[in-house]
Amino acid sequence: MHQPAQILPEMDRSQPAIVVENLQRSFGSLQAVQGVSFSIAHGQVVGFVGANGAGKTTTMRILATLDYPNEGTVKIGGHNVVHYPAKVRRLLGWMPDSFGTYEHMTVLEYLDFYARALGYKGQERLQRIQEVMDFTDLTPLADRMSNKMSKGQTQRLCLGRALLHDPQILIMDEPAAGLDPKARVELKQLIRILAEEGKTILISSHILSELGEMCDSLLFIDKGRIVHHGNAESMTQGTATETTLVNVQVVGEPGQLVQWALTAPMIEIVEETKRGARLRILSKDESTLAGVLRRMITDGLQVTDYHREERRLEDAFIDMLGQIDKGTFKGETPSHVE
Ligand SMILES: Nc1ncnc2c1ncn2[C@@H]1O[C@H](COP(=O)(O)OP(=O)(O)OP(=O)(O)O)[C@@H](O)[C@H]1O
Repeated sequence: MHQPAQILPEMDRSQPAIVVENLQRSFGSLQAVQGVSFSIAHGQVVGFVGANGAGKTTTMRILATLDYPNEGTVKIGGHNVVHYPAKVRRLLGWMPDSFGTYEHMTVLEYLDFYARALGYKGQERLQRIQEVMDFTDLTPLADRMSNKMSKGQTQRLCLGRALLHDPQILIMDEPAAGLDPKARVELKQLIRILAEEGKTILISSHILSELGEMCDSLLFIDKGRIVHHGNAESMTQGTATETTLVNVQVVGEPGQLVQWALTAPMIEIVEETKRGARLRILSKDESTLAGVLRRMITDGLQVTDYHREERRLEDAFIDMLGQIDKGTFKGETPSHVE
């Protein structure tokens, strides 16, 4: 991709794309980030996962040079974010979780404004804007007022803005939040293409199953600390227990099944569903599983479906937090992922 000389990124490829060491950030007495360390190799797509208030946005804002740490260092492309913020900004595309659009500005004018701010001039600027609009499928909306678009279109504009200077590293804070399923798929496809181009991407989300598909590894943060960094398999294996998840459907009200499960031995209710419940049976033994089904039927439940489920990433995450609290978590927490 052709770029003006003044914004050519300088990147030290002998170091990982992102290195975070002992990052700490407090707001008054609240320790939002408490000694976070991780590194991300070039070309990796890493999901950043954690509950509300876990410290994701605070960490990402420091990476994006928008806030300062109290302690610790962050290097992006080999450059310290506190000492060399201008260099870091040239290497980095930042997509915040909330996106302010301007009134009375079309999509084209909006991108043109940022392209000028980045130093693009003349024909080169027009060409770069066109490339970004084509990539994000915004060309048909070039003349649309930027504050009169759907959430999905707005997110694509926000991504387009972040991509104007063709950054090698992208940091995306909850880009899929509030998108309908179609817009989510479209955004996912764009992220996949960027990943194929070799960009390094750190992306936060609550939708764990989607992140699992899209990311090379997942970085889990809880109460300002990294609790796990690994791929989706290592996560589900690390929290594996001697239990089986079964999805049960019954005729009529699921309440009857839930009442039954509350008093049944060796069974925990994971969640109630529209036609039944997801249950955790505290055994992996096949005859025990068959025995549970037999008991349901002899106790009068009209079971229409009873099947084992793969452990979902969400369940593994919740189990992991419980195991960490009890000090029984067996998974590894590698900080560097190739
Ligand atoms: N500027 C601020 N002043 C005071 N407290 C803050 C500030 N920014 C964040 N916090 C607090 O720091 C903690 C971490 O917030 P952060 O936004 O990083 O979490 P998060 O993981 O991104 O959560 P969410 O998924 O809800 O966006 C929260 O308790 C939050 O209330």
